[in-house]
Amino acid sequence: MFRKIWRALGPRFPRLSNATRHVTTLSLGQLQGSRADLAVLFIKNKVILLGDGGVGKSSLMNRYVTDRFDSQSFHTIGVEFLNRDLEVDGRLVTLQIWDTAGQERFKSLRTPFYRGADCCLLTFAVNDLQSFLNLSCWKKEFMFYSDVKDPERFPFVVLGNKVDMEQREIGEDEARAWCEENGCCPYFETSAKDDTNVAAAFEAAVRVVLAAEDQIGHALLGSTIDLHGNRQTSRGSCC
Ligand SMILES: Nc1nc2c(ncn2[C@@H]2O[C@H](COP(=O)(O)OP(=O)(O)OP(=O)(O)O)[C@@H](O)[C@H]2O)c(=O)[nH]1
Ligand SMILES: [Mg+2]
Repeated sequence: MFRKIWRALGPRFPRLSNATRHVTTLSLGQLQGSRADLAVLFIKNKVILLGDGGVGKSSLMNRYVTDRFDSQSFHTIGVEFLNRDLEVDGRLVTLQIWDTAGQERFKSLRTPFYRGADCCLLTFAVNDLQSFLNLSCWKKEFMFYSDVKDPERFPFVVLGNKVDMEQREIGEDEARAWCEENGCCPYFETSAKDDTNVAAAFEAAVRVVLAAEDQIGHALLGSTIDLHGNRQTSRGSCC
């Protein structure tokens, strides 16, 4: 169904981004009219959680998808993923959340899964200063292995988790300043334990992806762009 419709629209609509778009119940007849009216009813986005071991990545994913919290969770080995359907600003999205192992010894198991991500959730714990200091390293690791075409515009969201805990090692202002200096990415103070800002953080990730896709979409509709632009070849060293 989707392929047939896509072919009917012709090459003017190459895949706009990594996210797979499924136009489901529209008949071909309904798709006539301006291309800009193409109602995308069903978008699949892949987001990936990165951050030091123990900061709460798995707990955040499980809180968001199953609404459960386990105070004795085990370290993730490799990667796991869960899907959740949601509606954001009138658009139906299947959010595929990839949870990765934060421990260094599992690096080779997680890095192959960075490709194809539409957004990266950089996660630290507000009671763990080192996990905050390591954010830059996680961002570099993601860029090194994900092979994104436009690193400057790739969407990141930063999560400062465990805000339910008394003692903090990083202040909110300090965390927000890091986000400002590193691409003005959205910042959320979360707690998987008491469900603070968890849904807001994942929905923000969907919004930044949809906004980036709309930008590409408008560029495609408005003018031709070179889809075969040179890939960023400058590969810095990873941490
Ligand atoms: N107080 C509190 N504890 C949390 C929170 N989120 C996670 N934890 C606890 O922190 C520990 C580690 O949580 P995980 O979700 O396993 O951490 P992770 O980032 O997935 O760790 P790796 O899988 O090793 O990368 C567990 O004991 C959780 O119960 C939170 O928001 N508040
Ligand atoms: Mg985990």
